[in-house]
Order: sequence, then C-alpha cells, then structure tokens
Amino acid sequence: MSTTPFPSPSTPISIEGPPKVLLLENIHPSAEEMFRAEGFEVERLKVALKPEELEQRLQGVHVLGIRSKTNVWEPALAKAPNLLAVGAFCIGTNQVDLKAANRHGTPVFNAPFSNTRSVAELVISEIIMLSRQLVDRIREVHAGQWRKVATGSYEVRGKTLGIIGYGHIGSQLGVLAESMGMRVIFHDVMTKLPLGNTRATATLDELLASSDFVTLHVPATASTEKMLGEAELARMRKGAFLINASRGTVVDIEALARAIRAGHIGGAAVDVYPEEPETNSDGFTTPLQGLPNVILTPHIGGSTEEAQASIGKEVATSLIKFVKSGATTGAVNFPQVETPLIPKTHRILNVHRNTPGVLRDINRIVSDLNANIHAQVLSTDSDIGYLVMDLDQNVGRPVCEAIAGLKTDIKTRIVT
Ligand SMILES: NC(=O)C1=CN([C@@H]2O[C@H](COP(=O)(O)OP(=O)(O)OC[C@H]3O[C@@H](n4cnc5c(N)ncnc54)[C@H](O)[C@@H]3O)[C@@H](O)[C@H]2O)C=CC1
Ligand SMILES: O=C(O)C(=O)COP(=O)(O)O
Repeated sequence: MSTTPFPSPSTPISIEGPPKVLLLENIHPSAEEMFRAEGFEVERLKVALKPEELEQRLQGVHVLGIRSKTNVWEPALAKAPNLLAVGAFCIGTNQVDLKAANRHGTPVFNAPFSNTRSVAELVISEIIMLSRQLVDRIREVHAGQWRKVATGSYEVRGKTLGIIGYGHIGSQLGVLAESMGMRVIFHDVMTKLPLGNTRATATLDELLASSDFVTLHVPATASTEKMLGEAELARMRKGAFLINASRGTVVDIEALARAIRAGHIGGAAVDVYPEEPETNSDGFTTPLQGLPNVILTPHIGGSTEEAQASIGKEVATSLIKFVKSGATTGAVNFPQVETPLIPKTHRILNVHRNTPGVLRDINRIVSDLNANIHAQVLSTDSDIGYLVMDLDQNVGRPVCEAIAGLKTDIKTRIVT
C-alpha cells in the first residue's frame, strides 16, 4: 500500500442512466436484488479479479462490491474517476488501500458484524474437534480403520480459552465458550469491557502461557503481522491448540507447522492463509497439510447462508444510501456525514483537499451565482474534506461545475 497523490481537479461526475454496479466474488443475490429494486444496473461475477483485470472492468462502474480476495489498490482507483464507492461485503478491509481510496474521494463500506456469529460458531466447533482429535478419528474411520482411544482426548469444560483480539468476534466467542464451562481470558491492545467472568491478561505472553486453546481475532495490520511466530508459539503450553480464523498474515505458518511436527502444539484449526487461491478451481498448498490433528478450512469463517444474506443487504443498503444521498455513515475511511434530503433542492457532494480556504472558495462561487443555501454540512479528516450542500435547483448545476474546477477539488457530483 502507498500514500497516493491527490487526483487532479476534474469535471463533475454525472451519472447518465442507471448507476452501474459491479459485484465480484459471488456476493449474495440479496445485494443484487436490492440494487435492482432501486433501479441500478448490476453485473455480478463469481470470481475475484486480479489488479489488471479490475482496472479494466472498473471503467464506467459507479459502485464496486468485493469480498476478502479482490485487492483494490491505488492504480485501479486512479483509473476509475467515476467510481463513487467500494463495498467490502465482509468485515475485513485490509484488501483495500483505504488511504488511497480516501484521497481519491471514494468511501469504503463494510459489514462490521453480519458474519460475527458465524465465525464464533465455527471456532466453538473447532475447539471441541481439536480437543477430541476428531479430524484424525474421522479420517481413520473413512479409511476403514477402527481406532477407539481415549488417550489425548479431553473435555473442554474447565479448560482455558485465550482470545487474542477481544472485538466483535472475540467477545461473542467468549460468551459462547463460557456457556460450555470454559475459563476465558483475552488480550487486546484496547481496554475492553470483559463480558461474563472473562478477564484481560496483563500481556500477550501471560495469555500464551495460561491457555489450553489460543484463538486469534485481530485485523490484518502492521502490528498483527506474524504476531504469532516461533517465539510466541514456544511460549504456549505444551500440547495447547491454536486457532486462526482472522487473517493469514497473523501467524507464521512455517513456524506453526514446525511446532506441530515437534509435538509442542497439540493441533491447529486454520481458516486463513498468507496466500489464498483466487477461485474454487485453483489448487492450494500449505505446510500444514497432512499434519496430525490439524483442521484446514478454505476461509469459510463467515460463509453461512445467514451471514451472506445479511451482509448482502447491509452493505447494499449503505451503498444505495451513499449513491442517492451522499450518506457516509459507517464508511471505514471517510468523514461521516448523513443529512436528510430536502425536497426541490439540488444536493451537491464535494470531496476536496483539506487545506485552508476551500469552504471560502466554494461559498464565493455560491454567492457569485446568487444561490440560496438550504443546508451545508462539512466534515473533515487529516487529508480530505467532505461537503454536502443543498441548493436551489436552478443554480445547482453551474455551482457544481464551478466547484469541480477548483484546484482543491477531488470529486464533485449532484445527487438530486
Ligand atoms: N475467517 C473469516 O471468514 C473471517 C475473518 N474475519 C477476520 O476477523 C477479524 C476480526 O473481526 P472482528 O472481531 O469483527 O473485528 P473487531 O475490529 O471487532 O475486533 C478486532 C480486535 O482486535 C484488536 N486488536 C487490533 N490489533 C491488535 C493487536 N496487535 N493485538 C491485540 N489485539 C488487537 C482490536 O482492538 C479489536 O478489539 C477481521 O478483521 C477479519 O480480518 C472476520 C470475519 C470472517
Ligand atoms: O469478513 C471477513 O473479513 C472475511 O474474512 C470473510 O471473507 P469472505 O467474505 O468470506 O471473503
């Protein structure tokens, strides 16, 4: 990811005909239905797109929908001046260069908790499966081998679950684990309200040394990259289990494979990998394949009917609202503005460089054109300002064009 220059001032964006939506990665049909009901034109692909393909496919597209696999980097954003918004139909947004999108005036929306429960339930099932060595027993019986053993199989009741990242998923998981009689501890960089009898550990090392199961629920950031490497795995209890359904960057997967082979880690459940295939028909290898008591799943933590249908609706709602009224509430990289539409006005949306004097320049244009301002809301962050302004319809268009010509302009359009 890179810090991107601002785009040059341009003409205002005007949407001729229905807004065009490109949905990738088999986003649930609930999203397509919502867009179509609002008169949008939708193209829905099952696959992720590589950066060069994405650049081409974005031409003329106003709204892009992705899941966790499609990377949206600066070059694609720079070549898509008509792209109004990106929807990540998932929780994680590490696949998008959020800073670049911000500087290109493109808000990014996600679904912060529509698949939380699905991930937590998957992890609960894995805790029991690992504790009972279920993958190995299942594999043996399928192969015609009868190995009825109790050695190395344990109940989860009374065992300690260590949660790294006590956010939406981590805290939901803690509640479920306590209801099975587990002791729950967590480590987070933020101070968090411990639910139930859960408690925060003073350090990550304390959590690693005190847990029978360690599970990761942190985002992919610089601070979480390989946060569980050789040294951290060595600090875990002998025979403890590791679960990673967060991001593949968070665990040193080679070190994990070595720790399992050495018998220090008793098993692992892994849903996410440093490199994941683009499509279901691509092959896949990981150093964890074939190791004992290792559950490997193809990034399906959030893949349930309930979660996908709900994500489809949630993110489509945010995107439709943004296209129709400019509301940015919930955008993960953008100043937040949401204000009701006023009938019989033109709403101008303007994203500009956050430098002194921009509002003065804009208001001078408004005053020169004798426009009456019905409402004006400005919200800024360190790089950009986002202005929502409602004007009389007879002057809306010339005002919009004059604003788009300012050297501080990033993106300007009329929505009504
Ligand atoms: N396997 C799958 O299909 C899915 C994976 N995910 C992944 O799970 C991650 C977590 O999701 P949520 O719980 O909804 O996110 P969240 O934002 O609610 O919680 C993340 C927590 O991690 C903490 N954190 C950040 N950096 C940390 C660090 N260095 N050490 C300790 N704690 C740290 C944060 O303070 C926060 O409390 C997502 O970012 C996504 O990457 C999410 C959904 C599905
Ligand atoms: O929600 C997330 O962050 C996930 O990892 C789920 O990603 P997906 O929608 O399954 O590609």
